[in-house]
Amino acid sequence: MSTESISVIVRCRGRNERELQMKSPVVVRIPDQPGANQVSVNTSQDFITSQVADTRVYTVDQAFGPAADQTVFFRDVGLPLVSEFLRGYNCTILAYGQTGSGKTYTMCGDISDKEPGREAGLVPRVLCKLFECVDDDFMIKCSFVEIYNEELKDLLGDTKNARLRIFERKNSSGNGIRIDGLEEHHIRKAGEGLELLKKGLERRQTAATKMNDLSSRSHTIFSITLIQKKTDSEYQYAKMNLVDLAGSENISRSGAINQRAKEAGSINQSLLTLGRVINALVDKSSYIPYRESKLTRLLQDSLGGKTKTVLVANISPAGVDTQATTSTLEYATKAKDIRNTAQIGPLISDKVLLKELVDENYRLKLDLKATRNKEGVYLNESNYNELMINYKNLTSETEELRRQNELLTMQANENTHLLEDERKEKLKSIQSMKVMEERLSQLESALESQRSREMNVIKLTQQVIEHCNQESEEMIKSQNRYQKKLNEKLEELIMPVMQHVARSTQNDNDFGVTKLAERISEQLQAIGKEQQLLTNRILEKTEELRSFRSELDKVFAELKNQLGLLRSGISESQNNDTKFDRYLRNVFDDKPIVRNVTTESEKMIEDMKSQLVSQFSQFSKKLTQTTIEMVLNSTREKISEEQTKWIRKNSTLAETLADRNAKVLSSVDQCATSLQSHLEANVGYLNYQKAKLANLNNSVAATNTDVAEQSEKQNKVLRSYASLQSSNKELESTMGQIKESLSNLHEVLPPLKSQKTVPGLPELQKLINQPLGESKNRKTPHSSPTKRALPQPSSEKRRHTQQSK
Ligand SMILES: Nc1ncnc2c1ncn2[C@@H]1O[C@H](COP(=O)(O)OP(=O)(O)OP(=O)(O)O)[C@@H](O)[C@H]1O
Repeated sequence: MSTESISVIVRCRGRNERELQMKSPVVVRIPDQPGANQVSVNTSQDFITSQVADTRVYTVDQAFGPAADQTVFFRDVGLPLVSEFLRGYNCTILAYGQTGSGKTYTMCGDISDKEPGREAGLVPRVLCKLFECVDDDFMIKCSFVEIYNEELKDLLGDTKNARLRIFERKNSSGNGIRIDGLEEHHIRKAGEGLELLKKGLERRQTAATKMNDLSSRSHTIFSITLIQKKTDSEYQYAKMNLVDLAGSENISRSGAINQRAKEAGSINQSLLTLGRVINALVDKSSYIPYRESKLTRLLQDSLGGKTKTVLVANISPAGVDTQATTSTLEYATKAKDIRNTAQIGPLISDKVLLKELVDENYRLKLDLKATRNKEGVYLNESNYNELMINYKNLTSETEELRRQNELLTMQANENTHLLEDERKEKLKSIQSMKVMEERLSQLESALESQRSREMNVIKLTQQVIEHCNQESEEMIKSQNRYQKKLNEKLEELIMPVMQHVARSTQNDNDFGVTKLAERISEQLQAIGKEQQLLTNRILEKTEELRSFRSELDKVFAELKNQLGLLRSGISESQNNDTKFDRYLRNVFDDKPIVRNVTTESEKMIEDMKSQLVSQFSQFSKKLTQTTIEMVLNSTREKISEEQTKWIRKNSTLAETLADRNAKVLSSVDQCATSLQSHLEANVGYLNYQKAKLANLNNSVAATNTDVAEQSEKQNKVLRSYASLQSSNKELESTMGQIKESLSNLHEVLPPLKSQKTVPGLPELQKLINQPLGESKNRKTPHSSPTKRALPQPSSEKRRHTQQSK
């Protein structure tokens, strides 16, 4: 069997209002991270001026700072214990710390809601978790006991001042320590447990206010008993004690009693003994003083027993509480050394259970009998005295209440008729409100109809715009068609001309024609550009129409928005009226005295309200009308303006188109005329050329005749030339003969060689040696029949000849 230490948790809250007002510094530091287990406390006397920090560090199992909320705390501390509890272990959670450190906050927290909220503490969360996990085999019971001045009080008991006694009984269902007379309530859902907790805390609270801050000096134990059916005849018991201890400020570290506490007589025996028990357990003393206080007796099994125990040490972070904080932390770290031997409880048979119940029943019967025999209700002296004090208190309270009741009845009587008047007034105002409401609803319906009218206007405008768009598109289309036709027509007209021009240009490099062609193509380009401009303008116009349409949409959206605002204003005013009405009703119904005082102001408010409402309705009417008129006028103006613009632009467009067309047609006509004249000129020129050619042919024919004559003449010349040549030959042969005769003569006449040259002979010689033609030429240069080249016809003449051929 293994032992384990009590688990010690430190929880430090944030500074409260009082500490903030006192400007008390934070002296406690806990690392803000999961799994933190160290708490540092700066114990310097003068925290601000002290140069050296006197810090004490305490190591525990887990430490939570102000950032850890209830959810985190339950997740890390409560939940693991709930699982152990469900497994059959007895469990205890003890909240320890000075007053105001957060013990009750940790154990109970906020339980004002039916379901545990964000601020709910361990008890409500444990109850909820348990009911999430159990089924029909479980039974859960709850009890709630308070220990004050070593007296036990059942916070859930129906019998007031019922005497509770602790008794020890060896049984199989636990440690045997039981509270005789303590009522245990069977609960079927968490809500029932929460109700019991609330009831108990309320009782404790009432007592606390009466008995001077009892809460900080009493201990409470909320116990949950879990009975689990293990087999058909066997059950298992487990008990969880959730203990909210008294404020620990009166107990010093050693467990001795604070002097002031002694003087005030507020010695807390149970807390004192708890400290001693812890010391004894840590010191492994042979005697553990469990029996010296009610608390330690009840928690005997949780301290050094078979229970799984968690001690939560709640501390304040402020410097003003340093001493209490260190004391709590030392107490807690000491408790960390207590070792428990946690065990799952044994199974109990149904027979044993039944026997125990029968025994208890028998004992209770005996108690009842003994009480009856004493002929009255048995009370010990202190209970009797307490009862008497309570009785006196109650009597004086009753007297006070009676007086108050009389006063209130008088006031009520005085105020009844006022109330009646008030009610009548109220009814009137309600009626006027109804009238107003009706008016408002009328206004709303008027607004609705106006809205539908506007919707119609929007629709119509949209249709107009749609129509305009269609028209413009149609225009563009027809424009395109027209353009196409025009182009075709132009092509039809110009193509042959162009072809002709091209041909002419090929044949004859006539610059006039080329220029004309260029001009035509330029004009065509200009027309194309004009056409493009026209198309662009139409597109611009369409774009303008589109933007106008979007503007119109915006205007309508704005209108809708304004109407919405108007409507919400109306409904708000209605709401306000209803709220105000409800408020007035509450005030007057609950406190009739206030009614008197506020009647006048209510009237004034009522008047003001009605004035305001009428003003508002007038204003809203006006506003609506004005807005609607404004929007309609502006819409109408815009539409008519756009229509005028559109018509003007259309007519301008049509005029421009007609103008352009006329221009195009006239330029085409011009082109055609000029082409015609050019053609005519060309034809004339051709005719002229033809005539020229005919003349040329004639002249060629004449030249041919001349040539024939000339060739005839030439032939004649040639013939005479041939005869000349033959006579020349004859002459040459004659000359040869003469030369021969001359040489013969020379031979015959040798003596003459030395003689002087015969006069005339060298000339004769020269003449004989000279070629025949040359001598003749020299003699008759102009008439000599020398060789002459044949006269050649000129190239021009040749061409003409060829052509004519
Ligand atoms: N961790 C916390 N977070 C937020 N508020 C807290 C925390 N701890 C305590 N408080 C607040 O501090 C105030 C005092 O807490 P609480 O009543 O629980 O102290 P206590 O130790 O039970 O005092 P007492 O011993 O007098 O009963 C409460 O208003 C509580 O809401």
